[in-house]
Amino acid sequence: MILWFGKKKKADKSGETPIEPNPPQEAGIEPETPAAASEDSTSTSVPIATDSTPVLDSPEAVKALLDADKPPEKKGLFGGLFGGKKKSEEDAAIDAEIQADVENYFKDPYDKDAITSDAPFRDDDGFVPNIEKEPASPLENAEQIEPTSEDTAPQTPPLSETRDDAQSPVKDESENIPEPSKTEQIVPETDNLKDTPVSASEEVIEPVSETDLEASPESAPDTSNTSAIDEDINSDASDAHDEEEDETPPPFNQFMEKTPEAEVKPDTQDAADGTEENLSNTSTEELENEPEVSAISDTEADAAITLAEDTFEEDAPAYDITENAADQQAANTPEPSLEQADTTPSTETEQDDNNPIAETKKPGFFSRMSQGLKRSSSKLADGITSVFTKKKLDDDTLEDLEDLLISSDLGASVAMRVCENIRKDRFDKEVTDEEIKSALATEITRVLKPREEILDLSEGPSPRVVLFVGVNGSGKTTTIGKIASKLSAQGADILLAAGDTFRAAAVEQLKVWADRANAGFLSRPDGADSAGLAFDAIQQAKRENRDLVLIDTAGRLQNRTELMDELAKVVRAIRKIEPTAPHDVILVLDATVGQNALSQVEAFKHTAGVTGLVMTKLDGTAKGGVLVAIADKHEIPIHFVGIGEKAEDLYPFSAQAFANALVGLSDDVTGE
Ligand SMILES: Nc1nc2c(ncn2[C@@H]2O[C@H](COP(=O)(O)OP(=O)(O)OP(=O)(O)O)[C@@H](O)[C@H]2O)c(=O)[nH]1
Repeated sequence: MILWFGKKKKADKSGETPIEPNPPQEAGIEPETPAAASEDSTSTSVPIATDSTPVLDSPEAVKALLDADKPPEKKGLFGGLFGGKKKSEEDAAIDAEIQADVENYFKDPYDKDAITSDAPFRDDDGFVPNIEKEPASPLENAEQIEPTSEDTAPQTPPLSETRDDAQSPVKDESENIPEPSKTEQIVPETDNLKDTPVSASEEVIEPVSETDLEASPESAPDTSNTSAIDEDINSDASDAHDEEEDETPPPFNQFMEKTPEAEVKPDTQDAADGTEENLSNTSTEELENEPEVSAISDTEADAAITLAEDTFEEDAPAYDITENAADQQAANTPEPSLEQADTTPSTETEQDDNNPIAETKKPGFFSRMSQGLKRSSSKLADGITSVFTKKKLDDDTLEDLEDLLISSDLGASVAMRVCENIRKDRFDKEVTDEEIKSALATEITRVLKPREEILDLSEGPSPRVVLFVGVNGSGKTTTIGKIASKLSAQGADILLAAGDTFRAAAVEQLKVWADRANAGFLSRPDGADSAGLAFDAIQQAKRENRDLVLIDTAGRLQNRTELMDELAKVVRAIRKIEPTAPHDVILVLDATVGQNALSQVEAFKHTAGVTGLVMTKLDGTAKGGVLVAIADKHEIPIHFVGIGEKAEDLYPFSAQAFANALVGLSDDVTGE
């Protein structure tokens, strides 16, 4: 059995087992060995510790380090996206052509005639086919969607906010934030943090304030620079999302509305507060007690893990995400309201014990996956049924099948290969739709299987640093919250870092998830430098002996060079304090954007060294097939899929289950 998070690894804290770092392999973010860091540091006169960790003994030292390895100046959009590699003059003309293509692409991604060169956003086959019939991704519909008054109504407020954020963020939003919440989020003065006990090995590292790691001028969000294209993209993206999302407001808004301070139990408040609010007013004595309050005791954690193991081993079906205690608990109990947020993981596990999975009417993993992927599967399954009911497999039907697969976002190359393989086996034979679905599921599984990789966060160094990146509104904050809920229930000692400093609501949102998961929480005022926050988060996690640091980042469209540069800076800042970190860079993709997800993977891979993918909102779109296209094109593990907004709606990715659900194979075919 694989637990997402095994036994607590406190013993590892003294002697960390170094793991292979996961540095970006692409241009722009060169992997930095400690030695490389040393060279850097030497050239900027920054003192070096004997273990090759730079001694960041002053704000100037930190800033000097960051400045020292800024990437070379970017030239043009393409250069910015892909890390600012210096190009020869001969390439200049090609770059200009590509840049024009990129701009054309964002005006109308399906207008292949407008694209004249091998632009980076095209698929394997050289273009994105113009076959989409239903309202497509936000970017795809940039020119077509006229927002109706209903669209503009705040049906899905977070998404609308998110899109707005991409353009102008900080000051406008700050006006909407209730004053008490804002003050709550303020990070303690670093002077006060000095009072917190630290281990001898950490003493060389002084807390660094926001200004120490302040954004370079070019990386600050420049709202004035927003191009007309971006405005179209952003506003239409919001509209398109509104069309695709469920009409009910997202749960986060619901529970945010019920968030009176009085409802938060004092002890839970304290636990979360340990890393963020009121520290400046807290005595040293209270600070010393804080880790005990916020962390789950070893006994409780071990009990939770044991219960999880016992329960799972009795009943675990092949692809059941409930292989961990958190999932069993989450699947069997309704989404907790904020009033229930202070329920500790150990209590939850006891509830789980009283309500074993075998006694519930909870549908199996496949059923839930099928339900989640219903919109994608019905498009595909209905199409197959209409093409293949008692027909011979001939050239015409194969062509129809290929069109169907392409229009279901599987990508042209996958569609061609699948049809070719089906042709080999069944050409000129009578075939039923079920046979075709089954053959299709097999082919899709073949593409997806190599990307199936459960993220076992119990491995590796402590703290393990996981950075979440993605475009606006893709589901980063929600995914972090879901993962934190599950891992906390298994005994992990987690710090959530609210690095989305552009969207105040994201900070509040993460805080609620942190409270619910009984995890630590660190945030900064609106508009603060997210690189500095990431730096402080790791420092704090080390000091507090945390197992995991999950860092949220602001959403950024992959074509916004300055925001992508800022993300690269976050990664660099993290490496300054922990050269092997971030150990995981998770790109959160919103399935509703369809083919645009491919270019997101491309851009974030180059900028932040993505190590794994999560695809969310598969429940709200017919475009789930795009995950197959991504798996075919990019050798990046797929860790989770999100098929809903609640904590239990995040599933470890299973190639077989996903393929079966996507083609709409009935339960009896899969044996469920
Ligand atoms: N239906 C559905 N909604 C989801 C899923 N994951 C996230 N959401 C919703 O998507 C919306 C945006 O999610 P967030 O987590 O705020 O997205 P984000 O990437 O952090 O947004 P930014 O910080 O603005 O970039 C919220 O309303 C979530 O509840 C999912 O798997 N299914």
